[in-house]
Amino acid sequence: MLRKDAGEIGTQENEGLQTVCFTWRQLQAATNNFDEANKLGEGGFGSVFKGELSDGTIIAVKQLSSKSCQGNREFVNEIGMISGLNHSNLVKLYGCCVEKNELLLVYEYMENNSLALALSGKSSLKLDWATRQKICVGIARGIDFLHQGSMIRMVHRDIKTTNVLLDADLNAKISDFGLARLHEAEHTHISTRIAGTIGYMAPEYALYGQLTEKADVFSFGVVAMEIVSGKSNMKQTESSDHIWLINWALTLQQTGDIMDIIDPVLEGEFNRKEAEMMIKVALVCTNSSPLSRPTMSEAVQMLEGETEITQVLSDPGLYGNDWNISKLRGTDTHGSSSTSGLTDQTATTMKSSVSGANLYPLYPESMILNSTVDFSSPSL
Ligand SMILES: Nc1ncnc2c1ncn2[C@@H]1O[C@H](COP(=O)(O)OP(=O)(O)OP(=O)(O)O)[C@@H](O)[C@H]1O
Repeated sequence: MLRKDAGEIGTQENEGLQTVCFTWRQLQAATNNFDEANKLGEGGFGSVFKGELSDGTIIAVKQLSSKSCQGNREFVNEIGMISGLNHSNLVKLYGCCVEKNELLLVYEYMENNSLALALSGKSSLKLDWATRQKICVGIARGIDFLHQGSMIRMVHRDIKTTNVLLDADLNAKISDFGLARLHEAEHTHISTRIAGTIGYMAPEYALYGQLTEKADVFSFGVVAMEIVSGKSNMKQTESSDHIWLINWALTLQQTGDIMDIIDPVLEGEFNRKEAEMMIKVALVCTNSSPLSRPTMSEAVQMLEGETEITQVLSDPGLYGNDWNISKLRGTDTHGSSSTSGLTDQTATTMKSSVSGANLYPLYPESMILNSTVDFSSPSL
């Protein structure tokens, strides 16, 4: 697997880190000159192409717009750190190419595209319960590894179903880690740039730029709820009848049967204990207070049934039901035209320099309402 062919792949040493550097020609050959037919898709950072190296290794090449990185030296340095991370639930970053004014990342190829696609029903994949449980635990383990499993602590900042890829055996692997700024040494700090996606972002991060591991825990909770319900948290429409899954789950918990949230596609074929736990974990992880959210290793233990959850404080009105995308495109706090940089294509994704202040109008006053969900109630 990915032989280091001295003729083709170089390495660059920076501050003790070794980065595998591919040549432009090599990636050009691997992707058949970045042929449209090999294009896997387009994300907020740029296009992604499938390719094959001369040793037969299948790769995914991500073209980054040069604006997404600060400088080549820093870029290569960061790639060195990120490609040193090895975990079965992280997409392996093989290396990069910095040539011809282009920045390219070379990843292991994931055969089954993204979890978002699998859950959307638009792919031929059918995710049975056992697979969903494996995927959910895998994502939790991958995030836990980023938070505390290696020499560098990292907050992903953009955990969502499109950033979870599935390999040939439907193992979940997290992608795009490290593309946002690496987590600094302090436990809590204020980030001046927000990199996240509406619908998944923890309120304290979206509002105040306060970035800790608990921001990823929140996003993971949303993803877990999407896995169990088979529904996207963020329907990309401008309609105001958008369903905020967590609100729906809390409403069901209080007024109906929380198990109604389970994906009907499963036709009742699921492990009840695991499904209940996944819902509870989703709710406890999306608590509006970061302190009340578990750590990712606690979430792993909960999902595996090793830890009980009794009660969670949460917010049914977290994002308010009057929330819709058109507000994103509207005016900022100063009443001028939006500076969020959102385009029609990426209306739900904020990648770059969006200041927390611009996001404030998104969160109505109802988000400060708290209510207690008691998991000992008979409906769960
Ligand atoms: N390693 C990979 N193997 C196979 N397909 C991939 C790989 N990385 C990305 N893709 C596919 O390429 C497309 C674009 O991915 P990319 O990560 O750039 O954007 P995204 O995650 O869809 O959106 P965003 O940039 O907003 O996070 C997606 O369809 C994704 O599934």
